Amino acid sequence: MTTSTVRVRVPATSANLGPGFDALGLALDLHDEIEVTLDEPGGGSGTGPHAGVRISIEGEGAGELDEGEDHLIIKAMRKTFDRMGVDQPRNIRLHCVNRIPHARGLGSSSAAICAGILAARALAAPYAARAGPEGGHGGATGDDDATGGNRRAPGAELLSDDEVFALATELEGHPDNVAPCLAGGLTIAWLDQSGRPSMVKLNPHEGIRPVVCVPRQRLSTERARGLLPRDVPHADAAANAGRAALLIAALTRRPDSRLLLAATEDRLHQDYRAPAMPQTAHLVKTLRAKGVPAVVSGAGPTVLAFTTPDTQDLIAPEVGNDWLIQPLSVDPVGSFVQFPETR
Ligand SMILES: Nc1ncnc2c1ncn2[C@@H]1O[C@H](COP(=O)(O)OP(=O)(O)O)[C@@H](O)[C@H]1O
Ligand SMILES: N[C@@H](CCOP(=O)(O)O)C(=O)O
Repeated sequence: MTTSTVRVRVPATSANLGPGFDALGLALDLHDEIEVTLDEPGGGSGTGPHAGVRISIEGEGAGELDEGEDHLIIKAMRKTFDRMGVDQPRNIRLHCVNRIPHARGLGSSSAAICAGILAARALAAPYAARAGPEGGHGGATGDDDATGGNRRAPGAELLSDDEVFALATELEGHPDNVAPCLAGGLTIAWLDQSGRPSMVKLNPHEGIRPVVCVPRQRLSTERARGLLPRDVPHADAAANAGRAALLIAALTRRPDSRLLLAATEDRLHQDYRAPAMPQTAHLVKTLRAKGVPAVVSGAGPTVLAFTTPDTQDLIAPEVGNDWLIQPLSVDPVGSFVQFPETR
């Protein structure tokens, strides 16, 4: 029996950031960790029917999530082995430590998908490649740096970083969580005419202090996307384009509350989704009236606020017991892959 193990750490992400629907995203210092072990009888690569998947889960989703082939990480791994053209492993052991809340607008599904893809890619890498540079994604590495700066993560010869990004976007359905999850920091993601994603990574100003207010209530992204209209007024689209551009300036150069308040205005998604999360809509409105730049995180129902020293203390009095207030720093690194046996 040969055994190989990989560990992957993936961050929570907040997408949209107000006006940047399906484009902007921020990686947060809150992580899921997985450990995946492949046991191959006789050391073969293993073909034929999947002999077994064994899953253990700590934290969010324990006792709730599927513990077989329908687990999202296993599905992402299977898809990745197929995409790389390598045999499916026979025995997969997956241990998950889940800290990102599910269906709250903090990118848990994107994190699970990225973790599965990166684990599968790393496990398919030749053994000799495993002592190479750490880090799950060699994509964007600094300000104004588009994807493609491959620093040859293990398995990159089988599936490049750009292909990892494309596959994760295909599975997730939109690129704005996947980009910061892979690359860290603040990302702008977009799709070309054929649906292929690209990103630019930026480093937010160190004065930016994200705080998330997470409610008990869940709302699936699929349901929240179903509430959006097919068409929007031209004036609303124009307003969002200007605000999204301003937001990049505010988050990277001038993180003062007045500018951030204007820069986080949205007309494309938050109001349409409000009926599915009235408490979220109310909290966003109340915080903004007090001068705190607050938005719906991703598809909701979490609220994201960009605080500065003058607004930090304004949040707690407005938030009832049903919410968890979490100040989080920005994760500048993104996904991270490690082989315990090469340590
Ligand atoms: N770590 C995980 N392991 C397995 N499935 C997960 C994991 N994280 C998320 N999921 C799946 O994704 C769903 C949440 O996805 P989604 O509605 O897009 O919300 P969000 O990504 O904003 O948390 C969960 O209900 C679960 O089915
Ligand atoms: N742009 C997407 C973002 C969804 O983020 P999630 O964290 O809620 O999955 C959308 O608004 O639908």
